[in-house]
Amino acid sequence: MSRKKTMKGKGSSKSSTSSPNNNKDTGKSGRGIGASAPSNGVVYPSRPSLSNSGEFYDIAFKVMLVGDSGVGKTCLLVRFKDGAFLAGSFISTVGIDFRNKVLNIDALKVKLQIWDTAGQERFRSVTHAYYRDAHALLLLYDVTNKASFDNIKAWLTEIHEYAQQDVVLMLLGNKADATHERVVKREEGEKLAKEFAVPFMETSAKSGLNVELAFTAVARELKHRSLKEPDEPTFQLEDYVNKEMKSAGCCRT
Ligand SMILES: Nc1nc2c(ncn2[C@@H]2O[C@H](COP(=O)(O)OP(=O)(O)OP(=O)(O)O)[C@@H](O)[C@H]2O)c(=O)[nH]1
Ligand SMILES: [Mg+2]
Repeated sequence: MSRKKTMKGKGSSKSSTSSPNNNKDTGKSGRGIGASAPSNGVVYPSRPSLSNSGEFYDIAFKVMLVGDSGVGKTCLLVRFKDGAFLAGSFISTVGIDFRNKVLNIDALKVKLQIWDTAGQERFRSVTHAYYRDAHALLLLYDVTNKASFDNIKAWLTEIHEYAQQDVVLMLLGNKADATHERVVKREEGEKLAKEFAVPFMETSAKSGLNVELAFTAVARELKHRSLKEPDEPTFQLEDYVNKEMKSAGCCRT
């Protein structure tokens, strides 16, 4: 199978007017309002190409992090990408930013291009433009912030309006490490997720709880959907997540 290459590390985008659809895939990551996004769609294996970068991949997908400002989207991405926690003062994301990470899934290299959106209301029109190209959405709330949980229904409405109908969606209750500040019970998150038929887990960008699992589960689902043989059974994302959490004694880093 031919392999594509992807860029390691961060780069910056000069463009402030680019749309998610009209740019070439440089494999770089971007920062700031309207960071230039690689071109549309799943990148399939059998079309060889090389970008100016270091890491090979077989197939690529776009994943978007959404949710209220301060729920921990940027921290979750940094934890997943770099294995570190951004402690200290909170620097709110401006517009949109992305980072790439290649995962090994069943002997296949799956590149996730992960878009970190600004939760602040004033950037909504910027982020709306990116929903359409997303293959998966991780929707976050903060277990220490009731308003962020109450806003999940509004986020789901927005997602239904702007994202693809078959987008892979997962609900994440972040900051699960903050036991003393917690105001949203795990059961409340589970109930809401059940109501909207979306897989759910609690995460912590601080401790690393379930961070790898959330992204890996999404990558598995996307890979399975793209490469599934007609007679192959469908991958059950929710079952996979529940099984993995159980086998790790509920939660894992
Ligand atoms: N205790 C705890 N704090 C966290 C966690 N994740 C993020 N934080 C803190 O929450 C604050 C906001 O985190 P960000 O990741 O910047 O939030 P965001 O969702 O990206 O916010 P916007 O960019 O404004 O949309 C920061 O002060 C983080 O240190 C977590 O898992 N546990
Ligand atoms: Mg942010």
